[in-house]
Amino acid sequence: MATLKLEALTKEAFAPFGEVIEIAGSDWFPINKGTTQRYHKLGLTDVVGEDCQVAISMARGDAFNFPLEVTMLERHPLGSQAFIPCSNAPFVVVVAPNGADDKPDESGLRAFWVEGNQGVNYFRGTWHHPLVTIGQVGDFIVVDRVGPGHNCDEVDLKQVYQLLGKDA
Ligand SMILES: NC(=O)N[C@@H](O)C(=O)O
Ligand code: NI
Repeated sequence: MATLKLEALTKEAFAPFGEVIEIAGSDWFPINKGTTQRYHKLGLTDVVGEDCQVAISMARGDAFNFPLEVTMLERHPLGSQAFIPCSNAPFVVVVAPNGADDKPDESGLRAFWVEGNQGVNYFRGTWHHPLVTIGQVGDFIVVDRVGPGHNCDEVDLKQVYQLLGKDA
């Protein structure tokens, strides 16, 4: 069984897979007569296909604990997908580039520890693991595509990958 090391989530490290939605380190400008800081366009939605829309939903993720096993990834070919914590729960993100066989390139698997004040916006078609909230039930705002068409490819990985802990 292979082990994946958890990386800290940064805009730069996550850039091939999506955008990081966070206030820390992000540019802002004042609005509302200076009473509000607007952190503008931290991510962009990307949806394709007939009759589709971008929807704002919420998700309540079960509490998971280490060690974790990663056995599959999914992707949404028709739309981006954002998870933004609204109960300060940390979570784990696992992503992979697409391979020549149009499946996850497991040699490029990356795992990230995501703080409860960070969100992610997966680019359309990015291979990622479903939501894994750590240590507590977590509520998230989800921004993704709704509409007709097949928008979730799931693939079992060639082997099981273990996540041992935040600093393991
Ligand atoms: N299906 C859904 O809303 N969530 C998954 O796509 C996921 O990435 O957790
Ligand atoms: Ni998803």
